[in-house]
Amino acid sequence: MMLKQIRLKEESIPSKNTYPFIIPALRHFSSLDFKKKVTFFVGENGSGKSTLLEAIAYQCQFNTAGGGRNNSYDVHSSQSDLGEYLQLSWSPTKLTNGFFLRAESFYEFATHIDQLESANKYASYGGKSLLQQSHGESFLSLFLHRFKGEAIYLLDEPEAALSPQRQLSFLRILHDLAETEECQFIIATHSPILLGYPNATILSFDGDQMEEVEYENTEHYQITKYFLQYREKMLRDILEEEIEGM
Ligand SMILES: Nc1ncnc2c1ncn2[C@@H]1O[C@H](COP(=O)(O)OP(=O)(O)OP(=O)(O)O)[C@@H](O)[C@H]1O
Repeated sequence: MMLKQIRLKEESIPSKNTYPFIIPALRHFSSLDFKKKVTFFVGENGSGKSTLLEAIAYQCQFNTAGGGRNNSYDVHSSQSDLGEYLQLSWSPTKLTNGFFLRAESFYEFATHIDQLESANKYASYGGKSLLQQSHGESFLSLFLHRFKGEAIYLLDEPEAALSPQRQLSFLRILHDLAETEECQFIIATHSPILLGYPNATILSFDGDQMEEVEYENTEHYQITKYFLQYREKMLRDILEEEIEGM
């Protein structure tokens, strides 16, 4: 089972002159086909990746503040302005299992788990409260213990808490879940390590249209490679550059 396509219900949009349709990549968006088990959203800060991911989560009936279908808790500003206008097509049937990871509100999610009455509430999180684990450990616990079976996982910057070594561990978990457990992943990321995952589609939000890019053509790859190769020159250029308006 897989999410095959998302489509914007243009006919239902009252005006394209307000958020989220003023975001360039979304203004011209009409539909998107998912061809692989792993899709990455990349693009500059503010290019609309989280907005689209959150809208997909809304249509999956996941808590848009983060969590799955059964995680009901409130966080200020967790509604989706795009969700109403998105139509999801599944093949052959809809996936109902899954999770929306939002690094920014993970603390609220962890608190929500702590407040559950169930005796085995930590079983899916490594056996102890997520708040008693480090930020990175808690992410890894989630990936290792909660993520399984046929499911769709929507992850917004999962690298936020992960060291480079743990990002490599995450790649292995991603591989096992996508290849063995038939899980689908849509991941917004700025990590050149995560983007290196083979057999993924990388979609750039940087232009007026979302478009597929090769790993080596992403800014993440190019800037990181250049920085590591020519660190001293690059630092000289950046640190000595005149800043406009100063
Ligand atoms: N509720 C909102 N109302 C108005 N504008 C918003 C709202 N939420 C986000 N925006 C704006 O929409 C744009 C896209 O935001 P979004 O969070 O989707 O970007 P992003 O690509 O995920 O960025 P980042 O890489 O920094 O996480 C930004 O300019 C942001 O300021």
